[in-house]
Amino acid sequence: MTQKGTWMVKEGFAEMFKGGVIMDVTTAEQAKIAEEAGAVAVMALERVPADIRKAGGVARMASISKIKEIMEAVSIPVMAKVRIGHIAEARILEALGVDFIDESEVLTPADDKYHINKWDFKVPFVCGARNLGEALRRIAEGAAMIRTKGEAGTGNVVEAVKHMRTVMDEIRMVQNMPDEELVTFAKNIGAPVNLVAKVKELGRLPVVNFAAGGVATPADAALMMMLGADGVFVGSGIFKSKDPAKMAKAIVMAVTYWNDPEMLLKISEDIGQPMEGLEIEELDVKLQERGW
Ligand SMILES: O=C(CO)[C@H](O)[C@H](O)COP(=O)(O)O
Repeated sequence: MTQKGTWMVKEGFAEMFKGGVIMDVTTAEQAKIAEEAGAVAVMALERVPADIRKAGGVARMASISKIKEIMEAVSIPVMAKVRIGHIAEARILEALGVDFIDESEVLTPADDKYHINKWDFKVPFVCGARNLGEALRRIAEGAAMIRTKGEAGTGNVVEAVKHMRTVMDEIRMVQNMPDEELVTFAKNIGAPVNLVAKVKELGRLPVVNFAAGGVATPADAALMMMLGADGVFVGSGIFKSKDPAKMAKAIVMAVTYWNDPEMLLKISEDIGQPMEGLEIEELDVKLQERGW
């Protein structure tokens, strides 16, 4: 019997992306570049985060025609973003038949208190997190995949590193915690105790955890894998670089060969000019602060 939208299917689908790169794309042409480079999925959106930053204003779910154009162009899974808490955008994307929904801080939040109850949907969701508590709250709401937030659109990997290190540190802490401390720890990080206990049992998050936000070179992508990411999301780092096709392939290779310095050297030799980066201290808006 075919089962659609069960937890096992959603979580298992996310598992299939492990060791891969998911690329933000804004056109059918970019989607084809991503597919040819070996992306495991694409994320359809109106603008990459660096351009969302520049444009300002309210960033919403991409237009349906844009998402359709991308879905028709490639055979790999297509993800698309909705605003935090925007149940209607999510219902529309589910009706459209996208493969995954990203409830993303990169778009302007629609609800200043609540995320979507993702259990209500058959389509799986990925959500951003900066620490274990945030990750487990999203999983409690039904997210089948987590990505650390980083600071999208900056080409600066420092926040992605901070968030991945924080999550991994907290997981190590939980692993070494006596059971009698779990309830108080769960209260302090604002996470359900059953999920904290699950983290202790598994020694990892109960769903896959990708890195995102600010990855701009093959070395950045390899670094995130070294820190324990299951895979990497890249947006601006590819399509704001001088040679997106080359950069896309190099980042895919780097995620595969993250533990092989000789290969990383070869991969990094001829990648063209990476995107320009931004200092975090100089940002007017920190996208990572959206979501709670
Ligand atoms: O929100 C995302 C993940 O779903 C973006 O794809 C990701 O954060 C892109 O960031 P950047 O443009 O810095 O690579």
